[in-house]
Amino acid sequence: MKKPDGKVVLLGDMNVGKTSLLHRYMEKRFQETVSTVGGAFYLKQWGPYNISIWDTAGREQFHGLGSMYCRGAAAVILTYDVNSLQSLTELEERFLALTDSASADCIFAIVGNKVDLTDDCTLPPDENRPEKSVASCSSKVRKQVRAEDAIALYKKILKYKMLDEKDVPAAEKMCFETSAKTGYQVDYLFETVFDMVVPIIVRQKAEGPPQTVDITDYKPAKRTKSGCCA
Ligand SMILES: Nc1nc2c(ncn2[C@@H]2O[C@H](COP(=O)(O)OP(=O)(O)OP(=O)(O)O)[C@@H](O)[C@H]2O)c(=O)[nH]1
Ligand SMILES: [Mg+2]
Repeated sequence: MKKPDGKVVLLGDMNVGKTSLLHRYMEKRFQETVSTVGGAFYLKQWGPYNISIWDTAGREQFHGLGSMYCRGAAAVILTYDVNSLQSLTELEERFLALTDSASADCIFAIVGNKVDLTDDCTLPPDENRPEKSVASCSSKVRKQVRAEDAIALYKKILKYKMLDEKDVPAAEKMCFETSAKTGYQVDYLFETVFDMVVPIIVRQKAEGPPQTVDITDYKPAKRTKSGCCA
């Protein structure tokens, strides 16, 4: 197997669509998923570099793994569901701290997925069922999370990381809205992130071997009433 040169990690609550976004980008299709157990990765060749893209589990039981997956990450894609304000709040409350182990110059993208379910009729047609996309607009719901909410979170992340807005990409550039179902903005998201991680990969390579995931540190969470580890 090729050795990855750099790492991009998807984080976010269960059910927001992390696995679906990655499938859509890598396999160009939308298919039914099962809730992720632990984590999995794809390798993407980007120019001369191999980038590993890690899909993590949003389920609480696997929370402890998150910071291991983030170790040395060149970019973290924080994903929420545009129809769930709670999923955006969780990014700040539960997932942001996991990124402490990422590279010091890690890029952050904030992604609101499932825009196809909202009443934003400017979306391109559903490629699987083009005839349905406009007709079904009226049955769609108003977005619960506004783009400004995501931008506000991006600014909080900069504060948390003690970064100056002048030294990082603008919030408007790093907040995306996507649909893994229709493919809306999915390529744009990943390709924007890949372009931005190249200089980080170059620096990491100059400084030494990339960090790897060490799952020997992982202690599974205790079983709870609401569920158990698979
Ligand atoms: N309508 C719509 N449904 C989506 C979209 N993305 C994902 N889904 C659905 O949302 C559900 C959860 O998707 P996953 O990709 O498994 O979510 P996840 O974030 O990987 O969840 P965990 O692995 O549990 O952390 C599935 O039923 C998907 O089919 C989208 O863009 N639009
Ligand atoms: Mg998943």
